[in-house]
Amino acid sequence: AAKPKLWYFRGRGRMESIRWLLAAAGVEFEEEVLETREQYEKSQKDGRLLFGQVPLVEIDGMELTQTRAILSSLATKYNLHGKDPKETVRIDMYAEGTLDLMMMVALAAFKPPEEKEESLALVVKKAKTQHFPVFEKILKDHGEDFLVGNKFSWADIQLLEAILMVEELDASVLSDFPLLKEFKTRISNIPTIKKFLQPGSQRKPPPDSHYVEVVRNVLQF
Ligand SMILES: CCCCC[C@H]1O[C@@H](O)C[C@@H]1SC[C@H](NC(=O)CC[C@H](N)C(=O)O)C(=O)NCC(=O)O
Repeated sequence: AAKPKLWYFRGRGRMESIRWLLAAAGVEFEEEVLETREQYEKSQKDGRLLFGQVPLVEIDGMELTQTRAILSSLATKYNLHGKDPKETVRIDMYAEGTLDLMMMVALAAFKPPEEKEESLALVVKKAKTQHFPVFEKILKDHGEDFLVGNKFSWADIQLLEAILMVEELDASVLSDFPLLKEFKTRISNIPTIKKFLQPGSQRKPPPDSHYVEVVRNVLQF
């Protein structure tokens, strides 16, 4: 079968969690880089973007948009969702919690310097006081290697991505969370993730001013 094709800017944004999920599932994917207004307008004219938005993922002959719908569908397709509806809703809840944090980081890139600093400081504060204590308690109460059931799932991938993203802002953010530290090591050593964390993988760097400029230019906002 053809490899999934991802259509997005050369940056993390809303696509990075999709890259993580596919990589963790050991699924090779191609990327079409969106960098000009013309490309974007053509995709609009061609009716490829349901609501005129990216991320776009071409897979199994479908053109999928809406990040959460894509993530949920891929998690199911690659057996990274729960074994039953009760596990699946837990996985969705945990994943959504990490997306709340990561979207704050993504959008902060578009703010003026002082506001951006303030937003990123708030992300670290929320991670330390709101999100990470929850995940630490889940790991403690659950007593397994993974967040849900005793199987690796989409929720574990999202949490690792979020931990690494917040550590980029404050390297000591896990100092009060010993179980999250162990979790980070354990999940980072899963072979497919270990490979994705190596230089040269399709993982994208933190947003920089060039990336912000391209997004603003393409989307004209
Ligand atoms: C670091 C960069 C991440 C932030 C930038 C992204 O967040 C958005 O602010 C812009 C981009 S993503 C690009 C943006 N996509 C979305 O907003 C998708 C939202 C949708 N609900 C989803 O979850 O996929 C876009 O195509 N907008 C065109 C426009 O709505 O007419």
